[in-house]
This record gives sequence, C-alpha cells and structure tokens, in this order.
Amino acid sequence: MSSNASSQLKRKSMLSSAILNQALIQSLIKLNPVTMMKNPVMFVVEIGTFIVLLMTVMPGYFGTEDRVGFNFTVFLILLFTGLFANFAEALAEGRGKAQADSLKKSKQEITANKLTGSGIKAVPSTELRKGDIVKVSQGEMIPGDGEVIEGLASVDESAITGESAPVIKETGGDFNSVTGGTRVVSDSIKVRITSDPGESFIDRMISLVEGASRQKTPNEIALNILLTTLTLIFLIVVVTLGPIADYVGVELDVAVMIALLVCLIPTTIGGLLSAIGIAGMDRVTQFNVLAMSGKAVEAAGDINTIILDKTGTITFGNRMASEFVPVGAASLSELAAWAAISSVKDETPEGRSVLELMKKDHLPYDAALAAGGEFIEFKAETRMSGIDLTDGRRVRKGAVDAVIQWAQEQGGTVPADLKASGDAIASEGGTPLAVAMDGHIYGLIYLKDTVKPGMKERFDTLRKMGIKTIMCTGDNPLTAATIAREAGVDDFIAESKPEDKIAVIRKEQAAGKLVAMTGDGTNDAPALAQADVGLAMNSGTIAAKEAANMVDLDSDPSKIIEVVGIGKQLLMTRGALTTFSIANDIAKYFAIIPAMFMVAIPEMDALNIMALGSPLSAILSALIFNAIIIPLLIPLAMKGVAYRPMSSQKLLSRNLFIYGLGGVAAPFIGIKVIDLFVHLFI
Ligand SMILES: Nc1ncnc2c1ncn2[C@@H]1O[C@H](COP(=O)(O)OP(=O)(O)OP(=O)(O)O)[C@@H](O)[C@H]1O
Ligand SMILES: [K+]
Ligand SMILES: [Mg+2]
Repeated sequence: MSSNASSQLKRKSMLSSAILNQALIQSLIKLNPVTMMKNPVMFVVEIGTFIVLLMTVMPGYFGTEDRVGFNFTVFLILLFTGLFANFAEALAEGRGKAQADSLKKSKQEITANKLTGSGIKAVPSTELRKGDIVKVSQGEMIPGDGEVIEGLASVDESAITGESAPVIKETGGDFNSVTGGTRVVSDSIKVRITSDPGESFIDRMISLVEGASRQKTPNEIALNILLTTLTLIFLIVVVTLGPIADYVGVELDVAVMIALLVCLIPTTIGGLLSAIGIAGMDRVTQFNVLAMSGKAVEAAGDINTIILDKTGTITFGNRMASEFVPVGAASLSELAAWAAISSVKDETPEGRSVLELMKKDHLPYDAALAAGGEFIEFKAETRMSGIDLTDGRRVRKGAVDAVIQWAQEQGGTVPADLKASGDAIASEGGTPLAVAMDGHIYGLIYLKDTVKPGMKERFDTLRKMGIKTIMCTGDNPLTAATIAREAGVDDFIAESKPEDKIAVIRKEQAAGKLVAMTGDGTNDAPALAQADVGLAMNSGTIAAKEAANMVDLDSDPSKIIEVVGIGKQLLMTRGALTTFSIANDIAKYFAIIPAMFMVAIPEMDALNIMALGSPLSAILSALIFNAIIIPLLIPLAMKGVAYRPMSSQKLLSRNLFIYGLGGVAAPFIGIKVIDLFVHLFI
C-alpha cells in the first residue's frame, strides 16, 4: 500500500466525475431483470415498462394504434423511473468502489523474511500462512497481519489510519498487533502471522468499502416486505378497477392503468432504500470507522446505553505524576525514591511519568538498586505494579486500597493520615497511587488527568437522545465520582475489573437495552463481543478487533458518541423517506383516478379538483412527478436528513409531521406545476 491510500477513507468529496460516469453506466447495467428482481417494487415498474414498450412497437397487435405517441411517452417516463432508482444505488456504491479500487491498486506483493528451521528465507507475502514467523527490519513493510512476539519497533501505519506519526509496537500488552502493508520505521521485530492470504485486514477493508459483503439488514428486509405487500395490494386494486370500469361501461387504457399502478406503489422509497443504507455505512467509513456490517451501524442508531472507560476516553488519559505526598513519618525524598524504584521498569504512561517527575524536581534515587530485580508488571486485576529486589525487599505502588491490603499482608500498619491524603487527591479528580516497601507505606503519588473539553455537552446531547452513559473505571470511587460529575455521565462503576464490564452489559441487555462500548485490550474482547455495538481501537489487540463489530482507525474511544449519531441518522433518514414516499402516493391517487374516468366520462370533470389541463396531461404529469422525485431526493438519501438530538418519541412525531405532511402536499404542487408545462404539448 502506498501512502496515497492513507487519505482515501477520509476523502470528503462526495462526487467526482469518474464516480458519476460509472454510476450512469451502472444504472443501465442494473436494468438486468435478474438484478431488478431483488427489488420487488422496482421490478414491477420494469415489467410495466416492458408491457408499454410492447404496446408502442406492436400497436396493431394490441389495438393501440391511436395511442402510439402517448404510450411511447409513458414508456420513456417509466424507463427513467427505473434508471433513476438504479442511479441512486450506483451513486451510493460509487465512492466505496472507487476507494476499494485504489486500495487494491496500492496493495502490492511484499517479500517476507520468513523464519525457517535453518534460518531466514525470502518468500512472497502471498505464501504466508497463519502461524508463520517473519522478521521485519527498519524500512521494510510488514508482510501480513500478526502479533509481535519479539522486539519493539516504531511502525508507520499511515497506510491504514491516515495518521503520519509512527506508533510503537511491542511484545505483550495491548500494543502488539501489527497490520500487513504498514512499514517499520525503526528497529526490528519478529511477527507471528495471524491471517491466511485473502483474509487480512486490508482485504476485509476492501470488501467492506466495496460493499461486496453487504447484506441487507433485518430492518431493511422488514421494510422491503412491507413495501412488497403494499405493491401487491395496489396491484390488486388496479386490476380490479378493470371489471368495475367494465361494469359502468368505461374502457380503461392499459398504459393508463400501468401509470396508475406505478404512481401508487412506493417507488420513491423503493428506489432510494438501498442507497440510504449504503450511504449510511459510507458516512461511518468517511469518519474513519470500519463497520463490519450494516447491521452494526443500524444497531448503533438504536443504542440505549453506552459503556465508557474513564482513562483515555473521558479524560485525556496521559495520567501524569504531578506531586509526591508523604504520609506518616516518611520524608518526601524517601517516598520519591521508592516510587522511582517501583517504576524503573514500568513502561505504562503512569510509570514513566513518575521518573519524569523525579527528573523535573531533581530528586535522587539509586537506580542500581533495581538492577537484577524482578519486575512486577501492572495488572488491572491487582491494580499494582512494582519490583522484587535482589536483596529480598519488595516494592509496590498502586491503587490505595490494593496497596493497603498488600502492606497489611506483609505485616505492616496503615499510617493514620493516608486515607485523608488519598481522599483529598481523589476528590479533585486525581488518582492517588500508594507507595509501599514491604509492610511500610511511604505516601502517595498524585496522578493528574483532565477531562477532555466538550465532554459535558456531548453527554448532554446523548441524554437528549435518551441514551444513558455509564463510566466504568478501575479507579477508586471518589476519583470516579469526581470525574463522573465533571464530565456529566449518568452513572459510574468504580474499582471495576475487566470482567465487571461484561456483567454491566449483560445486566442492561437483560433489561431489554441495546448496549455500545469501546475497548482495545484482549481483556475487553468478551465485552466487545457481548455488546450490540463493540467499537475496537485500531491500536488495540487482534482479539479485541476480531470481537468487535466496528474498528476505529483513529483509535479515539470517544468516537462511539458520533457513531451512535450516524446510526440514528441512518434510521431517521429511512423512516422519513418511507413516510414521505407513502404519503406521496396517496396524493397521486387524487390526481390520477379522476383523470382516468374523465377520459371515458367527461362529466366527471367535477372531480378535477387540481384543475389539471387535460386527463392525459394529468396522468403524464403525475407519472413524471413520480419519476423525478427520486433523483431530487438522492442528495437527502446520501447526506441523511438533518438531525437534532431528541428522544425517539419526539423525533418520530416530528418526522411524521414534516415528512408526512410534506409528502401529501408535495405532489399537489409538483403535479400542478408539471401539468402547466405538459399541457402546452398535449
Ligand atoms: N502503572 C501503574 N502502576 C500501579 N498502579 C497503577 C498503574 N496504573 C494504574 N494503576 C492503578 O490501578 C487502577 C486501575 O487501573 P486501570 O487501568 O485498570 O483503570 P483506570 O485506568 O483507572 O480506569 P479506566 O478503566 O477508565 O481506564 C488505577 O486507578 C490506579 O490506581
Ligand atoms: K410511486
Ligand atoms: Mg486504564
């Protein structure tokens, strides 16, 4: 992949002339009845078009010699109705196809250095299989998706994420996953390949943006059934008009009956339905989020509860040591020295920030003391990290309650002022880390973190949408409460272990709620899979990305909020245009029925409430309106209807009002205007 692929997903331009041309060609290709059949409403239009075409070219056979001009006009309008619908779909597919094409073009074969029993062998990347181990050095492309099993390197992932700053990839932890097609910019790593050819992240990305794997969502299928049923009902209505007319001695023209049928069946939404779905997924992609299915995007629109992390999602997450607070009889220098010893090998941002604070405050510590010691890595389960020194002494830092428990197990006591000092930090929204050596607690490290700006407004918005937010954090209840209040989340769970998240999700789901969450770690994977919408960070582990149904290429966990907005907009757009379409068809009834009977019984002119020019021009005008409303609504279908956050109930009644009433009124005005013009010719 070249770097020009980087901005592909983010490219904002809606239409290029290449996409337009392709869409025009596709509209013709899609006339193939086999393709058309998948859309029953438009398939009925196509059959009608064909019948009118036959009547035009073989008037002798049908006895329609006196109607050739009229029938030909009806044929053209019907043909364009189908073409417009195809164009809408093709246009929506166009951008994804263009993106997929350039992704494919830039996907090149890479030579991989595969480790074999006897050494290193150069093989083409296409020959790599799951489980193979490759070595990738500075300047080389990573030949496939995998996990770093040895070493540390900085990797340029701009090909995937569009972000030019390199990221560190290393063994273990949450940053060990690498993606094929990205480049190692310094050092070298050994990677265990985790995907077979054709199943890589880029392959999946291509088929996603291309829409090759697009399946109709359950909502779309349900709506399609409704539209097909309506079509059937109107078909029966129109067919039974024949005998009724016969009975009153009126002969109805077949082309006019077909025109009536096409006006009555829901062609507007039938023509735009798939474009709306594709465009919704496309909007998510433009946002640099890959949704594995349209179903995931729709589920996002129906979410009732969002589970969010505190650190890094609601706050900036670069939790920095900002102060040492000694307790009991300990001195500042003693506390700082043990804090530093416990952190020399702690590569977490928290650990590194302790050493930075030492440097900044010119505080000394004996780094040699830690040499040879056994590093105790931070774990969310223990909420501590530290080191076991070679002389047998053990040093820990971590969540206050965790360290208290540990120190007591070592036979120590708890300094009287520890709790008050810890609470003081926590009530400011900071995180206190206690520092202990064996049974002795020396004091606290004050970790500062800030709530991201604008969080309160975003949660207010979610509340207006009727969505509940729950913050889950491993932090203590007091810090959690302060941050929760500052950010304005509805609820929080403190001292939560990874498995608590899945419990919260299950509890909400048991109450009938749809739940969304974000995560990046392997221990988030079960919860990501359990959630209805799981958004994994691209920086996260392969397990997390596979469990989730969306991946954020920018690795910004707070994006879930916007993804929910896009999902809502998709559902709303579909609802609004369905309402509009059905309301529209009802109005056309009043234009066409009187006209139909007036052709035979001129006395029925009283019914011509719209004062249309002539019966024939009324019918043609209704049919023209029915056709051009499709391309007129394409921009709305693609962009989505404007969306103001409010509860689903309010939204529904507001949309029914606007699009229902609009749908009834639009044809009266539109048909009248078209009729003024058409009447000039007939
Ligand atoms: N490097 C570290 N060494 C020791 N203790 C740590 C370290 N990092 C975090 N802690 C302690 O462990 C607790 C839990 O951390 P964890 O990362 O699980 O959750 P969190 O970052 O506080 O919250 P969130 O789930 O919102 O990210 C922290 O609140 C802190 O007290
Ligand atoms: K229609
Ligand atoms: Mg954390």
